[in-house]
Amino acid sequence: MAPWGYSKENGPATWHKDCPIANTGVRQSPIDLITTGQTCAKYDSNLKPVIVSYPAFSEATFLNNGHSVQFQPSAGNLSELSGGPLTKKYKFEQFHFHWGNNDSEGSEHRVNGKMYPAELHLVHWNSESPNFSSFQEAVGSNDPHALCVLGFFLKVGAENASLKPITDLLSKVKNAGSSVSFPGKFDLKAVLPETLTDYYTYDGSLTTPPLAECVKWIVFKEPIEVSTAQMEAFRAVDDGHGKPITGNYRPPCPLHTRTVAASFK
Ligand SMILES: NS(=O)(=O)c1ccc(S(=O)(=O)c2ccccc2)s1
Ligand SMILES: [Zn+2]
Repeated sequence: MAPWGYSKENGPATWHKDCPIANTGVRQSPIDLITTGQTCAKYDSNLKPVIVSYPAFSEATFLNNGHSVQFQPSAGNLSELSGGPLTKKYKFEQFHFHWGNNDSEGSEHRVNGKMYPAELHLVHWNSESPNFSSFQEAVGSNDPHALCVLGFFLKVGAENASLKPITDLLSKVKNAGSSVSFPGKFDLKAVLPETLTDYYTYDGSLTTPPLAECVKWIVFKEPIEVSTAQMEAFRAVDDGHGKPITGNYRPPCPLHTRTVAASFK
């Protein structure tokens, strides 16, 4: 079976062949975040602001893995996540993006059916579990909250100076499988909105194979602005078959018996 991707031949509708959980799972991601009506997100006044401690990264690899671009700090990064719906402290592992080939599609999560042009995922693993002590072990652990992924929508507007070091690097990893060591320091905190108070949260999965159902999802209401030029830079990244990655987003999955909590009214 050709490795998975987002084309007709190897895209989300085919993933069940290697990952049956794609069709049998009851907590798959992404989902459509509905804000009104029956199955809508329910306000939970107990949900606290999310707390991130992201000292600027000094050493990292920026990689085009053929289905996304990923920023991964070298070992020893001290970035941590806590608060929000979490009861434990999580360690930062990597961030990556999902995008479309026009501004009306690209995000994985949707809000009342609306897609944003892109979505940023900050991947973390539970560093206080007695069952595992590394990211790789966390992923293989079957723990329902082994990972926590923070999702931020991207929308087109002003240029995002904090993300410019990343979007300027995209042309350097145009070819799938290519990677560069990130030059200098990168301040991820500066990319995020100041206040991390308004978000949706629910139990879900990885949105790419192996689609493991081990993720506490936290998707923020407030989008991050990037310029058209910055969006275009993502659309020039190749998928390994000489074509640009034309939409590396999985369609929304059934909610089943899950509920989505909102930290805001
Ligand atoms: N889009 S997403 O945030 O849900 C996501 C998909 C894959 C990852 S992973 O690279 O952490 C990973 C985790 C386990 C196995 C392989 C990769 S994170
Ligand atoms: Zn992702």
